[in-house]
Amino acid sequence: MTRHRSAALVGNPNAGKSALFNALTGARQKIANYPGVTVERKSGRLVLPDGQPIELTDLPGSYGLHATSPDEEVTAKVILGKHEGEASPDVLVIVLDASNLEQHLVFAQEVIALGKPTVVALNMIDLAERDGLVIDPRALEQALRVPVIPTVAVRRRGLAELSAAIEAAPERAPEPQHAHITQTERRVTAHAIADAAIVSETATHALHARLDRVLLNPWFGPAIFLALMFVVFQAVFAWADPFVGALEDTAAAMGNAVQAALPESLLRDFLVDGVINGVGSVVVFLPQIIILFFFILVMEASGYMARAAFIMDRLMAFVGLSGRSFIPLLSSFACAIPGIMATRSITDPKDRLTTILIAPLMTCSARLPVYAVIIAAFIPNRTVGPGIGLQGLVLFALFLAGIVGAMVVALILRRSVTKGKASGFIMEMPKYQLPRIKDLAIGLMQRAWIFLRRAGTIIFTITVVLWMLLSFPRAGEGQSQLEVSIAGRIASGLEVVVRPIGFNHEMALAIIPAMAAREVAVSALATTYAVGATDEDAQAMELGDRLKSRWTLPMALAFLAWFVFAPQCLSTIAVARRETNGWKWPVFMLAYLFAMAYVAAGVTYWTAVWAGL
Ligand SMILES: Nc1nc2c(ncn2[C@@H]2O[C@H](COP(=O)(O)OP(=O)(O)OP(=O)(O)O)[C@@H](O)[C@H]2O)c(=O)[nH]1
Ligand SMILES: [Mg+2]
Repeated sequence: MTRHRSAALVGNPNAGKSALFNALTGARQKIANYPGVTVERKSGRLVLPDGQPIELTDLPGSYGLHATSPDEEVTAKVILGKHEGEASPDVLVIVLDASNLEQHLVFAQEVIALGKPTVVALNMIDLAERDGLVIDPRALEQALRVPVIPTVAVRRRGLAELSAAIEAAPERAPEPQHAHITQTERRVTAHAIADAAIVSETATHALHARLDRVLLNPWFGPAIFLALMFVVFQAVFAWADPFVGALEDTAAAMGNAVQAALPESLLRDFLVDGVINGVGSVVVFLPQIIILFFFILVMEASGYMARAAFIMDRLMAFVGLSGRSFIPLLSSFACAIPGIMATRSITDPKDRLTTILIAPLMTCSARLPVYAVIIAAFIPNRTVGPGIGLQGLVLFALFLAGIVGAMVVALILRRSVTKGKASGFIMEMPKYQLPRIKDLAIGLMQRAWIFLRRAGTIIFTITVVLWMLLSFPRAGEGQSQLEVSIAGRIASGLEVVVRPIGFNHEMALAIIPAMAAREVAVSALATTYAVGATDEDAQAMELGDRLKSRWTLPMALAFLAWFVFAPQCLSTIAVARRETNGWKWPVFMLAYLFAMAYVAAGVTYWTAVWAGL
């Protein structure tokens, strides 16, 4: 028997490939309860029972070897060994959703017919049991003529057996006639195989079917979705408040301690103004980030997200997109980068391009600190109805403004530069599941870590550079440090451009470094005002109080409007370049977003001034 060196997980989307991959290799790949989560292949190390390590690859879900979307293409290339400089995997591990057997057997047959050493992981056995399905793995094995191992990836059941089967997978010969079998024939066979393997079936879907009838109802569905979103943003403010307050106090106490401990020096200024005031002003928003992701992760794991995509389909079709765009757009609420990558599961190239172009309009989580600091400073913390906080309402409105903006842009693009017909919606509805606490905890820790790592690296670096540009050259007697500094002079140049939309010197200064990472807008303002503060008293002030004393309400609103539309970070532009293979579309994206941001900020400012706010 030849030794195997590599194996790959293949199967339909949402079969649990990544969950199995994580369980087998100890990786932390993203899993979520909707199709199209994995869009890139990812390898890890699996140690077989004989102690031999092999390379295991997690692949994007696919419906067939004749790929129709960029992510499916990756899968087909890897399986067929057409990936540059790479041999095809020695063993193919087909992952089947046991609760959705018939459907998953179609692609499985195509893979088995290749004749490579193959093992089937009959995954989600627990869900099948829950739904009253009893499956006979031996019958399945006989029909498919490859080993079948029942597994429950998320409970680590069947892993040892699966590893042993991978190790022992025998060589096979390709089935000679496989090229002549049509997809329809495979469907007929799949039906027969499933029929033979399913020992008994009792209908216990009643509750879920009833849930779907409500959640997918054309009237209730959208209403429930909107209500849910509304609750999320209320919670982001209401629940986080005490935690953010405590963190702010800690940061202030640290600043005071350093201030008291060190003699007056450039080093002290650097630590207090640059590090604690600057980076600290961003880190305090960690609780809000965690609350936002708590809701997103619960909706993802439960299977609700796919329902939300379904009910948004009509709206998407109206603006010329397919429901497939929904998941990428939704991912963009975390960050536009994974969002843009997720568009690889969109089949139609123009559909995909449009989705890439509007993804930056979804409010990424990096914008949350910017919104939060300004809302906390300028929007009174009071209720406007039973349980409806005004601050949460404004936050909701800002997210909504981004979404509405995106839909308007999509509508225009689909009638001009990316002209084309909307393609229909073909996403499968995943099974409802109760989110597992452990998965949730891991997901939240990952998000918290990403946020803190950003604060410690990119945000820290830019804030330090900005502090230096603000601190040199040193101002002489009677001069203002802000005016004299390099950064101050650059900002004065830009101020000419942004004055018509109500921005002052410090706002002009903040929007440039924010191109590197949105949160930097907050640390930049904090550092700028700290450096600019003349007396010791003012130095201890919190950012919100400083903003309140320097900005008018129309200015604050204009700044918010700017951040709803302004182009996201440079990394987003870079990813857009990679995914569209050129500079044309990223430049277009940059231009239209700047134009929109400028107009939106201006209109907001002058409307607010006119309204006497
Ligand atoms: N109950 C149960 N849930 C599972 C099992 N395996 C995976 N899941 C869940 O099913 C969902 C999909 O799992 P993923 O691992 O993301 O599926 P995938 O095949 O990688 O999907 P794509 O990347 O979209 O192709 C997640 O919510 C998992 O938590 C299982 O054996 N039992
Ligand atoms: Mg996956």
